[in-house]
Amino acid sequence: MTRSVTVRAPGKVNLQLSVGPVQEDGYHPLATVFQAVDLYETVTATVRKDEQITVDVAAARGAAVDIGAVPLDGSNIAVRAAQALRDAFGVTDGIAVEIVKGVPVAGGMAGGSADAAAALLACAEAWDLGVGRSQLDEIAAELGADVPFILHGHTAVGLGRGDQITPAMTRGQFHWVIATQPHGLSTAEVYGEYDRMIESGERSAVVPEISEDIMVALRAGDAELLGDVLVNDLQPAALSLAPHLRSVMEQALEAEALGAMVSGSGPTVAALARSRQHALAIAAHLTVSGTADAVVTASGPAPGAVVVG
Ligand SMILES: C[C@@](CO)(OP(=O)(O)O)[C@H](O)COP(=O)(O)OP(=O)(O)OC[C@H]1O[C@@H](n2ccc(N)nc2=O)[C@H](O)[C@@H]1O
Ligand SMILES: Nc1ncnc2c1ncn2[C@@H]1O[C@H](COP(=O)(O)OP(=O)(O)O)[C@@H](O)[C@H]1O
Repeated sequence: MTRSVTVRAPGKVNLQLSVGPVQEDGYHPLATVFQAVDLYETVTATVRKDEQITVDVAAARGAAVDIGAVPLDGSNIAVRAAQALRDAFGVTDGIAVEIVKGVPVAGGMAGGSADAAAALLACAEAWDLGVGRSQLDEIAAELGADVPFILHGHTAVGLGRGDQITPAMTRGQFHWVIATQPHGLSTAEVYGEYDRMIESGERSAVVPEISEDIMVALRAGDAELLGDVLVNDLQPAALSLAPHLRSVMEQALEAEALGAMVSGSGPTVAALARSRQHALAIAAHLTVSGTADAVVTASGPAPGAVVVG
């Protein structure tokens, strides 16, 4: 019988994204707090008896994701994940990877990283490699800075490139409104714009440190406090490249969102609500405002990559 394994992995928002000056390796030191939210990528890995790694992509039902922007060749990060695992464990079989996307593409919510994390776990199970989570973590960090967090999910502090993960204590659920745009932003270009703003003196870089206010708000499950202390150092760079995002945040605040920010490198905007009902009200207001391509609600923390079938 052909072995087939399905894994689900979440998207994320960064509650804090503090960015230091670029290092010699081209990466930026981060102090970030990730929260996984219940928008999911679903990845099925089916063993092939030839040596090929193939990939197929579809949108999840009702999800506003631009699957046309996802590569179907060896540059797909799920294919890179399968290849990395095969290299590390000397696997000879191939694999067919099917991705069903529920996270915006190039939206600053780590959809590709979720595909990589899910593909790692699904392929490891399908090939029956008996791999431990710490081995997966190592390969995950080589694939992308966000991938180790997505494997673990929930809420976590990320240091280094964002790939050194420590779980954070939280209470209850936080309710989010996620507003997407028709076109994505390149993460590398947003970091590049951040560098330009530092060099030109428009902004100054700080030594990134985790915000105690955010930790207190999370431990208390206090959404009002959290809304006041959300911080994203990439936001000015994302706004410089996509100035219309400012009006999305303004509309969310007009609907009494507790806080609104660009998610990671953008252009998705995440707004924090008091409750699920309030999230639906903000979503309705944002939809009517016409400032976003699509608006959905989500809640976090959500679990990391997990086998579902
Ligand atoms: C900004 C963040 C915030 O969580 O995610 P997104 O919002 O894009 O999802 C991350 O730092 C993105 O993580 P990820 O998308 O996995 O990054 P990678 O694939 O490793 O790197 C893509 C590019 O981003 C830049 N990069 C990434 C991480 C980092 N600490 N410093 C960087 O300068 C580098 O230019 C790199 O070439
Ligand atoms: N499986 C994948 N899903 C989405 N994008 C992918 C994938 N593999 C490679 N990519 C490329 O990575 C880019 C960033 O993808 P994504 O992870 O969705 O965004 P972000 O880094 O903003 O969270 C895309 O524009 C696309 O070119």
